Amino acid sequence: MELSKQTTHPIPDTVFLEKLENFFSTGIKMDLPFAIWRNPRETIIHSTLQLDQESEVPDEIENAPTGFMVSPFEASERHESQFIKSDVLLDSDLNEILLAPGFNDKEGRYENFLKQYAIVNEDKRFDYKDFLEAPTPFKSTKDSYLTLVQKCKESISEGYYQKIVPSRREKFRTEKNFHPVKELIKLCEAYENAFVSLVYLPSQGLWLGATPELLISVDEAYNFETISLAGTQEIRPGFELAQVSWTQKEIEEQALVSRYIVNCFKKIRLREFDEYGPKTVKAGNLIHLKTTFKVNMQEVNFPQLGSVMLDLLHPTSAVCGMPMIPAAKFLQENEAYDREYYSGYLGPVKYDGQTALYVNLRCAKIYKNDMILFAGAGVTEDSDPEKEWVETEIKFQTLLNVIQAQ
Ligand SMILES: C=C(O[C@@H]1C=C(C(=O)O)C=C[C@H]1O)C(=O)O
Repeated sequence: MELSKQTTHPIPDTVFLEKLENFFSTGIKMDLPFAIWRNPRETIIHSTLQLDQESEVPDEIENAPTGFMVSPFEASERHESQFIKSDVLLDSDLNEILLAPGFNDKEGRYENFLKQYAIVNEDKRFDYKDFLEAPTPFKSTKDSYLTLVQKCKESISEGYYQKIVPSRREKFRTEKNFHPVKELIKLCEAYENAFVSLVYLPSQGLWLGATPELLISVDEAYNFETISLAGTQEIRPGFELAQVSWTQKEIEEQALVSRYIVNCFKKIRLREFDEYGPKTVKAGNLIHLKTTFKVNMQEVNFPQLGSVMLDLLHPTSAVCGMPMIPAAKFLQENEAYDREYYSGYLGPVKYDGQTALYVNLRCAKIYKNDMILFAGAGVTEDSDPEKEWVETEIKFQTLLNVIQAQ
């Protein structure tokens, strides 16, 4: 008997894709929080939806129910951390919509969801765009970014900071046949090492992304993991991973992020961690330097390590700067726009005993006929503003190379 050929990331079947699109449309129509995601190096597409709009953010991820966490770069009244409780589930493995075990549907919310799901399914004219807004106009020029990078450099050379990560955003028109779920599937196919997600939060909009950066993960066997990721080069034709070389500036920039993580371990007097790297890793159209840190939480008798490190790490010097508090203040005063959920973190909590939160990079906020992309670059004393600008451009390409946009 001939065995069917195994692919590393098979395309989900059309029946599932129809269900997923319908799940998405129902969530948008009912204005309920939901998330659709694919873990790095896995094939299953997961989705989860909460049947009401109340977000109860757990104090500690260890005590959280199953759900999906979304946090902004900086918590404020306008953008808070949100927890999407897993009331309704759909994944490409089981291929059917399920109500979470133990959910009591006495108010008929699930029944109503299924009713709306059936209506949307029949409605050939349903268009998610009818439920999204147009973005508020804004100006972002190359010159203003170059000036910002220059200001970062000056403040660094005055000795206040070692590193700052200024970012910017840019608006792109989405093409007529752009559909968030189809774009998500394309990103899954293109980037098997990325955490790919599509998240909708009522009043905070729709976010699509393919991030290479893990913030923290904790698995069933009490293994904790975090990474330091920095230094960026574009992959060019004929590129070979083994031949890559890094400049002193990039090596130091990434070492700063690693030092930041080690300092967080020191603060909690944790000495037993394993460190692997730095090594060069591929992230879509880019390569970065990455060091992995691992801790066995049972061996060090630290069951809350996940939530403790989450509090200490975010925002890391990969997306904010060093020292963290002054760098965050610098960005607040000089970046001149609201990052919202870009460079915050997001990911599944307690799914099959596993929590994995990723830094929300290489992401876009999706509007009616546009999307806004976000990207930043690590600036040190030796940065060249023009090169940092180019770096943000090529970071936009991670999504643009795959997504239909003009
Ligand atoms: C800030 C971003 O990326 C971060 C900054 C990097 C850098 O400065 O080289 C590399 C990877 C990420 O940690 C982004 O993608 O927007």
